Amino acid sequence: MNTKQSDNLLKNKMNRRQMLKLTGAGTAGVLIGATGFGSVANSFGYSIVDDNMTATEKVPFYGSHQSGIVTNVQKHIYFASLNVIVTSKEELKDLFEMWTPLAVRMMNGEEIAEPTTNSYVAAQDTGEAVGLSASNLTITFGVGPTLFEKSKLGLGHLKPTELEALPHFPKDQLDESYSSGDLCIQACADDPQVAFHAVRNLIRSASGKVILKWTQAGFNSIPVEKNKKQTPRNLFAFKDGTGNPNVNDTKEMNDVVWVQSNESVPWMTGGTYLVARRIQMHLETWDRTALGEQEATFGRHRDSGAPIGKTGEFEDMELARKDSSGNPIIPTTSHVHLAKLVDDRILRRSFSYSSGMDPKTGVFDAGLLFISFQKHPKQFINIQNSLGRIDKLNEYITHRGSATFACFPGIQKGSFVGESLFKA
Ligand SMILES: C=CC1=C(C)c2cc3[nH]c(cc4nc(cc5[nH]c(cc1n2)c(C)c5CCC(=O)O)C(CCC(=O)O)=C4C)c(C)c3C=C
Ligand SMILES: [Fe+2]
Repeated sequence: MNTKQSDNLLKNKMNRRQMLKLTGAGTAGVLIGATGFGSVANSFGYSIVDDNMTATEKVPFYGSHQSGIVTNVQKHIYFASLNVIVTSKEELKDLFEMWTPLAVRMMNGEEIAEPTTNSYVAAQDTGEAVGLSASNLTITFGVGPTLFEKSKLGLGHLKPTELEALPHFPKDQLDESYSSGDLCIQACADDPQVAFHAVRNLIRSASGKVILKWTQAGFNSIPVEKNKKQTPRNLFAFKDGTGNPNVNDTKEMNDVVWVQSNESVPWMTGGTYLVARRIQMHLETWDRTALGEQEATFGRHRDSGAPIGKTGEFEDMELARKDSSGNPIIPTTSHVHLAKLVDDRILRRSFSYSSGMDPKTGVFDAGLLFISFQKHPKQFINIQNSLGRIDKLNEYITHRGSATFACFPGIQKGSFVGESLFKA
């Protein structure tokens, strides 16, 4: 369902029959609220729930910044982009207030409500995470540019100027079914069912208030050597994340990721901008490519992840190095060379995806759910423009989806997700 359809839906106050017709017709969006479980939300009374730091594999919910950004990357993601169908700022605020204790409970490894003993009513929690640990679940919330265009919400004056749909890039082949959205929920966990359960229960509890725009599941396999997590490999078998800034270095994170006061609208201080790109990777073409050409594409060796001509993954790249004939050792059109040409930096937190096949061509629909965090979307834009038409990697990838979201600052106990926006 696109924005126009969901706006029409609001105007016409769609009835249940129309809902079923829409969802049954295979449209991209799926209407939430046809289940009649609206009571899930009402029974919480928006109670304050604390982090249970004694829970196993638990990431704190409360803090100066939201979780799932500088948190060590987990093995799985379930990413959801939503459109809102609420018609007032108050209703939207209520939604985030209601979501807050649910998110804390799930990040504690708990059900969203005490289990029911009444066999005549539907359980409040959908139940598929019962018995599983918190699995390092993180839930990150953001708002997209289209949210501020909904005049009934009255948020237009609070929109950060930098929160815009990304510009068109030369090789983009974007599909609206994997693009944009009013809100995003990024759930990451070391168990795929825990990540899915989190999004499912947040959506279900928001009955009649939001509709799904697009979703994407993804995965990372993280090798462990001598108790130390190694850089995961993408579906082209290259280590992906080596050149990232150090998430444990507060200064670096303040420089690259976290919006500082006076750098954006006040409600974004301590927040960050999320860029999501659904990038198909043409595995069949890649697998026919010689190893040397693959390495020249990235500017790094495949197995070690080291810069070409070096042996250690984290050795300095030294773009100016030349061979005995005076040619650059790192090809000037290689992905990493071009990414490093600009001064801008971003924090990449991507996941591979494999979503069946393209029925038209019979090839895998697989690739990278590229996610980056930066204090201003221009950091991503400048790097993408540097990659431009000349990145050797272009031959093997196609950008199919694009979205940008402003992720709220962290939540303090007693407060709720997005409070800075709703109280601005
Ligand atoms: C505009 C930003 C970027 C997009 C889009 C992007 C897509 C993309 N990247 C890989 C694989 C690798 N990327 C690597 C490094 C790297 N990539 C970007 C940016 C984008 N990549 C940056 C900023 C960097 C780091 C540059 C540096 O300073 O060192 C690497 C090398 C290892 C690493 O550093 O992670 C790989 C491999 C794919 C497959 C892809 C699209 C599908
Ligand atoms: Fe890259």
